[in-house]
Amino acid sequence: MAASVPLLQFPTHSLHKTTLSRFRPTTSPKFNGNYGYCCTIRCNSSNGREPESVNEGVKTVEKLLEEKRRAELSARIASGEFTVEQTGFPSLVKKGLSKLGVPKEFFEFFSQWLGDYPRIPEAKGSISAVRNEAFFIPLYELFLTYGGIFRLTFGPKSFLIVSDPSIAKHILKDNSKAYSKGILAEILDFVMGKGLIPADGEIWRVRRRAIVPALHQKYVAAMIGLFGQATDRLCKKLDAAASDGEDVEMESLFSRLTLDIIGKAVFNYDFDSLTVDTGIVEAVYTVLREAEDRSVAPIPVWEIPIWKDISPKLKKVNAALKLINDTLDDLIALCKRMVDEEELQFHEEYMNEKDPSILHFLLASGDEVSSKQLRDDLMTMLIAGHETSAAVLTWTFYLLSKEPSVMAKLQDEVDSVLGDRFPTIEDLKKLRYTTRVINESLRLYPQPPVLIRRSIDEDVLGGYPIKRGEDIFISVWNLHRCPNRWEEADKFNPERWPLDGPNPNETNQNYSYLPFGGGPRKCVGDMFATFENVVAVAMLVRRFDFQMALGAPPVKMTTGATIHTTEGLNMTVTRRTRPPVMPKLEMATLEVDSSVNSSDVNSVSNQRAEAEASTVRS
Ligand code: HEM
Repeated sequence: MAASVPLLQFPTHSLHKTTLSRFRPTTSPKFNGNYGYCCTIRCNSSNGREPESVNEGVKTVEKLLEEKRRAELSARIASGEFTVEQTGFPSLVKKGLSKLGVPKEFFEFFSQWLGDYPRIPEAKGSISAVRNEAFFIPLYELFLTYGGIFRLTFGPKSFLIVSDPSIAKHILKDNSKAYSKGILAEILDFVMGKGLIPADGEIWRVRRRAIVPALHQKYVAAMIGLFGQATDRLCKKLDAAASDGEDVEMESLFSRLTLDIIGKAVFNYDFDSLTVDTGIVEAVYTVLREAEDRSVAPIPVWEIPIWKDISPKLKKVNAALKLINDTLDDLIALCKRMVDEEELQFHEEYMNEKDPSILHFLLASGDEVSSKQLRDDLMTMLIAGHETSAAVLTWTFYLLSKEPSVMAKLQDEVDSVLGDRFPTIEDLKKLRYTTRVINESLRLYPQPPVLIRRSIDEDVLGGYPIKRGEDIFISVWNLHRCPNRWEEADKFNPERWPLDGPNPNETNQNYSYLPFGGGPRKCVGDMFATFENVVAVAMLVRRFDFQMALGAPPVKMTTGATIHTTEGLNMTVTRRTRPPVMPKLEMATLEVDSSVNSSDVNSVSNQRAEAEASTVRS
């Protein structure tokens, strides 16, 4: 198995920094020396918000730097540094005829006559060109030059880069059977085995049919209480930091928040990682870090027989995996006992109030599955639902810190809708602007930024015939930032999504926006994640103002499975003076309002229903 993806190799060193940052203390002493750039911003701030003029200044400098970087890369692309010359007799003849001024139509006729089919535009990768950058950034520049589909060659490896909505739709939905998860399945095998994300074919079909019903509407609605409780724990932590005058590293806190949520939601386990660093929490991060490292490693060293047994790092990973698997086995056994003892009848919206987890649903449904497969599925959901949501929250708060006017509007909505309560499902219907903020954050920072596929059949993409075995990256980043599709594509502008319009998704945006993928392999946790993010954002901005910390390093991107920051998201958190009342610690109960019928809430679940319909058809 050649699991390495050289293209992804550049950010490795930064990944270490990022993942290590998760083990840093989650608060850091407030910066109080060096009165640099950030300090000026803070000193001039008023009422928890930065004055427009200072913010505009920062934005202008950042924009200029970004434009300079882009211009340099574009110039290098334009110089032909990345262009692969098409060779062979037909190309030579075509070039010669072109120089003589022969019309294009003649070439096409000539090409077909020679049996020379259109060839996908080709670029070659250069490690030095993209060093220190998240790999999807240079792919964006190349997309602007080479178009919606091109081949990128790195030494012996080549990838098709897709940034065209209709080609993405073809691969993900219309002809999804002709594609597998390819490299992704190879990289994730050690941790997810045949879990739902990497699985293909019959195993995937069977497991998807078993798992999707577990995330029924009543379950997701019940999770809102859990999201509130977990976010409240984070609020307490931030409250303490605000009192002590300590800055906080929000990326690691969001990672812990979403780990705590997904542990309870998937297998009723309280990691309590916001409070303590237990062995199991460290084990989860060891495994996650390994998955990220493997996705960027130049050589699959973990496959070398002797190395496998002697490498201290791999030993640690194996020990972590064993601890997680043992814990999962215990949880499965415990849950089986609960199911055996309960008298509840299983039905479509079955849910045990004491343990509403997905695991409980699966066992109660009589799902006949091996314990290895069950563990693979649980592990898959743990990872899928943890990293993605943490990244969404991280980048949402980063974006909000740069757009005080959006933050102000958001806080106004939350103040008027939530008042002095934990969010309920009724509130979620009304938190429309908050939802638009998340929609827009997911447009600018899609998690993951690329979807990976491999062709298992011959196909035609964008008019170009492709063979079996092509590795394909669908760049959601490029689709979401395409300058021809989006007005001011790089601007964080939640207003682009009308409040009274439908919840944006891949169907109503014709595959130019696909935050949760599309087709039969669309995310099963879309509604769960949307509610989770809305609850967390609403509760946090209701109680606190967030600013970039003084002297914080510039926020740069790097990639693992999702987009991380290179050095954390260091923020200063201050208690809001408005609203004056702290929320009562009164919990939303697990009772579910079955009359959920807001267009937003419904459209999120309709998205799922649509994807499921196509799953059943496929
Ligand atoms: C904001 C948070 C989330 C985002 C942005 C997200 C995004 C995605 C995307 C883009 C895919 C499609 C991958 C592909 O086509 O290759 C996907 C698949 C998946 N997601 Fe999510 N996800 C999120 C949260 C969750 C949660 C909370 C869960 C579980 C409760 C989950 C479980 C899954 C699973 C199991 C799949 C694989 C589905 C299949 O292949 O049939 N995700 N997710």
